[in-house]
Order: sequence, then C-alpha cells, then structure tokens
Amino acid sequence: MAVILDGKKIASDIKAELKESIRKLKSEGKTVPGLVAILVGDNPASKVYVSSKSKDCEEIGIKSKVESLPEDTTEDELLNLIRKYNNDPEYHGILVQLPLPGHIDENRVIETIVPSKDVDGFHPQNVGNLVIGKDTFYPCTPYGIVEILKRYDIETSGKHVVVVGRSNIVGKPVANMMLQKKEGANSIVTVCHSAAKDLSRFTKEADILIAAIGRPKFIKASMVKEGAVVIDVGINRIEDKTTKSGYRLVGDVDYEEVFEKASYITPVPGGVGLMTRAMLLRNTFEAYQKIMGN
Ligand SMILES: Nc1nc(=O)c2c([nH]1)NC[C@@H]1CN(c3ccc(C(=O)N[C@@H](CCC(=O)O)C(=O)O)cc3)C=[N+]21
Repeated sequence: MAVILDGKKIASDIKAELKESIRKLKSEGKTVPGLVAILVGDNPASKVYVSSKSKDCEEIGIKSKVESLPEDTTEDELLNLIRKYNNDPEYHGILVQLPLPGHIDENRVIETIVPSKDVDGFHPQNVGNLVIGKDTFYPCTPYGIVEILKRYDIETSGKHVVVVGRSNIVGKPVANMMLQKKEGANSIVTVCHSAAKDLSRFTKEADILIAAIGRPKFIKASMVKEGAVVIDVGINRIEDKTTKSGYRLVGDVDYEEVFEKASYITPVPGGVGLMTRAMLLRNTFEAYQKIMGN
C-alpha cells in the first residue's frame, strides 16, 4: 500500500510561507505582489479555476484582479489588454486562462505577455530558458510536481522518470525539469504518448511515473512497477449520480488498483491540482521579487 502524497498539506504549507513573506513586505511599507487573471468567454471549469485563484491570492495577501471578457472579444482587444498590464507596475504576474475561444491564436497571446510577468511559464523565452537550465518561470503544474517530490524527500537522481503525455503545459516542461542537472532532479527521463504501440512496456520501467494523459483511470496496476512513485496529473469529471453535483473527479490513474502497488501516490482531488494553484502564487511572488529587484 502506498503513502499518499498530500498535496493539500504541502500547498497549505507553501501558502503559509508566502503569506509570512508578504506580511513582512507590508510591515516594511512596501507594495505587495499583484496578479491579474484574464478570462475570455464562459467556460464553467475556467470560471471555477479563476475564482479559486483569486481566493488563494486574497488568503495570502497578493493583490488580485480578474478581467472577465466576453466570448466574442477580438484577438486585438485581448492583446491590447495584455499590453496594458505589461506596463502596469501594480501587477507582477499576468495569467491568461486557457483554453481560449477558437478565433484567438493562443501562441500570439502567450507571446504578447512580457516574459518577466509570465507566471505560467508559457512564453517561448521562458520555455527556452527552462530547456537550457537558465533562470525562468517553471510552469505551475510541473513546478508543483517537483515540489511534492522534494518535500517528501523522494530520491530523483538517477531514477527513471516516465512521463505519459507531451503537452506544452505539463508533459514537455515536467520532462525538462526532471532532466535538469544543476539544482534539478537529475533523473533519466522517458516521454511517451498515444503513438506508443505498447505503452505499458514503457510505464512498467518507471521508478517515478507521471500520468498527464487526460483520460480517466487510464493507468492500471498492470502498467506500474511494484514500489513505483505515481504522480497523477489528470482532472477528469465523470458522471456520478450519487453526488450532489452529479459528477466526480478522477485522475488518469486507476487509484484503487494502483494504490496497492505503488510506494507513493498523489490523490485526485487533493494532489497535483492544489499544488498547481500554490505554485502560481509562488511564481507571482518570484515575479514581484525580480521586478522589484529584491
Ligand atoms: N493559463 C492557464 N494556467 C493554468 O495553470 C491552467 C489553465 N490556464 N487552464 C486550465 C488548467 C487546469 N488547472 C488547474 C488548476 C487547479 C486545479 C485544482 O485545484 N484541482 C483540485 C480540484 C478542483 C475541483 O474540484 O475542480 C484538486 O485537484 O484537488 C485543477 C486544475 C490550471 N490550468
């Protein structure tokens, strides 16, 4: 049976640390970090995420603002709003909630955010710096995964990490972070994806398995090595009429099965998702420190 990696506990520790740092800033009469979240359209899941982000900010003393724009906002209007915040000294972090409506080019949007305020770490300059091991913003979900491993003292150096999924927000950046030598995890990394003819051939080799596929309960016990560390990035809503909301959240890992075989496992909810939120706060604090020069 596995040890449950408690994302809720670690996220709350990180928030407490940041809260204390911000309290100090305030007591010295300094301005506080600021985060603006930009939401286009009314995707219900995105609304929930954005409102929980501002709640988190409020809790620890980060100034936050939500810009809610209608679905039919033009790309130019959005880009102009981003440019406004690029030049606004009260906001040190800018987050544009993804996905965007189809008529807006996500890459153009991301490239318009000034890299020094790109707290998602999605700008090509930050992505490039991550790959070559230079100062950057780590994307929040990968950053959260690395932080969980660190706080549970899980050995990563020389371990075989297998990432399933190759997205720009999770798979690719987490693979790069785990690969990093200097101040990094120093792991051996395999990235696999849906084109693999026999995925379990790869996943069974993992000392640390990171599942970021986006398919409910996809990783079965038969695909996992005895004693592996299993990190579940999936957030899938599946119908469940016994709950009040009519749905239930499950990960990309078949938790009940894999729990018996793994040495450590992250739960869903209560694992990586909460860490993602906490690391956004840390990135905002780091953006503030870099901009303010302290
Ligand atoms: N620009 C941008 N940056 C993002 O970081 C970003 C994004 N767009 N678009 C959507 C995804 C998804 N994401 C999550 C954040 C928190 C939870 C989270 O708090 N999960 C809770 C449960 C939440 C629930 O009950 O729905 C948990 O796992 O315990 C999940 C998913 C950030 N994303």
